[in-house]
Amino acid sequence: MAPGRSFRLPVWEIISRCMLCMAGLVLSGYAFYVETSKEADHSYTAMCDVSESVSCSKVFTSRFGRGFGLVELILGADSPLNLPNSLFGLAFYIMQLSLGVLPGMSVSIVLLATSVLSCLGCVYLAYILYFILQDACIVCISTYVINTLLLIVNIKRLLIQGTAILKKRQ
Ligand SMILES: C/C(=C\C[C@@]12O[C@]1(C)C(=O)c1ccccc1C2=O)CCC[C@H](C)CCC[C@H](C)CCCC(C)C
Repeated sequence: MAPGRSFRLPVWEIISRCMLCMAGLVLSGYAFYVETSKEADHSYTAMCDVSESVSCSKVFTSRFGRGFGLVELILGADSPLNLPNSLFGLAFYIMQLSLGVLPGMSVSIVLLATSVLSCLGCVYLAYILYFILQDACIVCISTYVINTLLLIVNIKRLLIQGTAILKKRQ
């Protein structure tokens, strides 16, 4: 048997990954829509703009809304990499979804590594949201929950694969 093909993916893993990534894609897509609408028309009010302190468009159009506020510092505001955070989110969920259906140990490692990275990104964004912008962005908080659940799925996947390899060796 080819090494990558020796383990079938559990159904619960495929289903939960699909649901989490779909939800992530919808939220990131919506965040991108709100940001571009708000930038084109400042009087635009999004569905997630509930009040002064519960506003998502305020967060998306803040200086932390593009390139995590970091690209600007390193490469400058006009860098082509200074994209809305939501586009990094879209790329991340597309990658988790398309790689996630492939079996294999190296795939599991890449999935877990990028998932850990995304959770570090979420801790950073949550810090900015709570302490600097002092805003309750519902869309943002939902993506933190999704990324945490996705991390659990990716940890479980690697653990299952590891024990399967050990059993085979016996
Ligand atoms: C929509 C989203 C998060 C919401 C939000 O980012 C938004 C929209 C934002 O503008 C913002 C502003 C200020 C404070 C908080 C926020 C956010 O909360 C998704 C992130 C997901 C995650 C943090 C992506 C991390 C990607 C990794 C770096 C891995 C990259 C790998 C791929 C590119 C292949």
